[in-house]
Order: sequence, then structure tokens, then C-alpha cells
Amino acid sequence: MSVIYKRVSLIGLGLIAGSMALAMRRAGLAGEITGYARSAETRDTAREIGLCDRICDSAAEAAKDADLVVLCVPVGAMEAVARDIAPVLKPGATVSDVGSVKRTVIEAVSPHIPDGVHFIPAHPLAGTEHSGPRSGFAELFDNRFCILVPQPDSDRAAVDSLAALWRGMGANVDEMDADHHDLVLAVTSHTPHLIAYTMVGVADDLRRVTDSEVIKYSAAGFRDFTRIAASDPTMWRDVFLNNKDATLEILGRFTEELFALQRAIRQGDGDHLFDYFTHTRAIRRGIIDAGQDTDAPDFGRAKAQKG
Ligand SMILES: NC(=O)c1ccc[n+]([C@@H]2O[C@H](COP(=O)([O-])OP(=O)(O)OC[C@H]3O[C@@H](n4cnc5c(N)ncnc54)[C@H](O)[C@@H]3O)[C@@H](O)[C@H]2O)c1
Ligand SMILES: O=C(O)C(=O)C[C@]1(C(=O)O)C=C[C@@H](O)C=C1
Repeated sequence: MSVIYKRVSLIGLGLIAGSMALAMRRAGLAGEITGYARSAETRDTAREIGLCDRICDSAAEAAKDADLVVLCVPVGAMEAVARDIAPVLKPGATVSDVGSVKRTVIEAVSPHIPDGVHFIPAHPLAGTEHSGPRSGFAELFDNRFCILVPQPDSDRAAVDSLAALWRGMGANVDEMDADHHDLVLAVTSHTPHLIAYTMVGVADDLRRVTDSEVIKYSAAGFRDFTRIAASDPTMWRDVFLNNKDATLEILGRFTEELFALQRAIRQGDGDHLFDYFTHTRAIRRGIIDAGQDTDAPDFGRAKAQKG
């Protein structure tokens, strides 16, 4: 593959930026990659592991002369970074981000983007529960979606270049409107994280009663279900503060369903439980058969069956 951007600047050097740097290198998509993170410790680690070609001591220094600047910081830090880099952005450059929420990031960043600079928000639907510059890996985006959220006045050629970069990093690219993105992600990512965090809190509460057995004997179900509760607290605090309405809407629906199941258990309504689980199993299996669950053990088989 050939170089898409001569100079790419990554601001915030954690899981996503680290994975982007490695994925861009794997395919030779960037001429030079510069990076900046707020803490000196993170910058030192990034230098030590050679994450970028150059690690700078300010966001502005990293963004200067860049053809693409990608904001890879927690959602609540996007505006401050945009303000810092605005004066050095060169005409024709593209600014993008990887934030898990889109509407508030657009509202916070857009006012700082100078005329002649393209702002194209994005969100790779790929991650792990790990964070920091050592957690990145080149394959993170392979076969995952990256959602681009072009703005009404976005330049098509600039959008196409960013899409080509994400495809080059292994992702499938789709476009979406910001509000739709935030609602979809509230269902598929944000509310599940909240529920996983809560379940670990419940287990911790019970620990006092069960004398540590909950943690010691944590069964596969608990482990599978709560892996994501080990995720970064700053990132997830910012996600919930910034996707408030959609998350509260989905949480309300979730609570209603949970109450219905709670009543069925109390009333011994086995038919209700059986029907509900039959329905939801079919939906979950449908996701695998449609080839959308790249983590599922039978993903390869499902894909092969489809030819
Ligand atoms: N982790 C995931 O699964 C995942 C997936 C897709 C998108 N995202 C989004 O990507 C972004 C980064 O997430 P991550 O998982 O890479 O986080 P991370 O914690 O691994 O890395 C974040 C980095 O940003 C730096 N940082 C924080 N505030 C900063 C500031 N004001 N200026 C400069 N640097 C700053 C931190 O020091 C750290 O290096 C977030 O917006 C998150 O919502 C995360
Ligand atoms: O697999 C995980 O650990 C993730 O939480 C990744 C995950 C997700 O919910 O799917 C988390 C947040 C994102 O913005 C995108 C991806």
C-alpha cells in the first residue's frame, strides 16, 4: 500500500493511537508519524518503545505541518487539545478524532477548526479493556468497523482519504450521522459497559457476605461478562457524561425488561423466561451468522459457510 498522508500527528498516546501507529506502519500509510501525550511518563514510554517517529513535548509541536491530526484523547479532553493545536494547523490539513461519542465532540472541537482545515470525526469500533501506549497492537482494527461522521460541509476528497487510511489499517468504513451514532453506541457499547461495571460492584458488595468466594471462584459467565469492567475509568466517565441522553434512554428500556424478567422469576413464569431466552438467543446467533461478531469462536466457520 502507498503513503496516504505525508505526516500524521497522534495526540494522546494510548491504546487507540498506539494501534493506529502500528497499523499505519504495517501498511506504510504515513510518511512520518509524530505524537504527543500529556504526561511526561507516557511520552517517555512512547519514545522507549519507538511508537512514533518523533514524540513532541507539546500538542502544537506535534500537529505543526501535519497533513492529518488525530485526536486520541478521552472525549472530555478533545476541546482543550483542539484549542491548543488550532493556531498551527496548516491549510488543507485534516483533523479527525477517535472518540467514542460524536455529537458533543463535534460541538466542542468544530469552533476551534480554522477555515481551510477539514474536520472529519471518526470512531473505530474496536478496543480492549487495556489502555496506555504499551497496549496498542497493529491488528486491532482488522475486520472491525470504523464509523466516519462527515460534516455537512466536509470535502469529499478529504473524507475519501481518511476512509482509505482506515481501510489501509484493516477496518471496514461506514458513514453515519452523529446522533444516530450516539444512539447505536449507547445500545451496543455504552450501556453494556455500565451494566458490566455494576455487576462487578454487586459482586464486590457480596464479597463481604461470601467471604471472597465470588472473586476466587468467578465462573466463566462472570469473567466473560465483566471483562470490559476493567476498562479505563477516565474514558468511561467521559463517555457517560457526553452521551447522557441516549444512555439514559437505553438504560430506561433495559430496566423495564429487567423488571419484567424479575417478575417472571418471582411468579415462577417459566414460559416467559423460556420464550424470552429463545428469542434473544436467536438474535445473538444471528449476529454471529451475519459475520458481525469477529471475536466469536465460530466466526471463521460462519464466514466460510456463507462462501
Ligand atoms: N479503548 C477503547 O476500547 C476505545 C475504542 C474506540 C475509541 N476509543 C476512544 O479513543 C480515545 C482514546 O482511548 P484509548 O483507549 O486510546 O485511551 P488511553 O487511556 O489508552 O489513552 C489516552 C491517552 O490520552 C492521553 N491524554 C489524556 N488527556 C490528554 C490531554 N488533555 N492532552 C493530551 N493527551 C491526553 C493519556 O495520557 C493517554 O496517553 C477516547 O476518546 C475513547 O473514547 C476507545
Ligand atoms: O472490546 C472492548 O474491550 C471494548 O470495550 C471496545 C469498545 C466496545 O464497546 O466495543 C469500547 C468502546 C469503543 O468506543 C469501541 C469499542
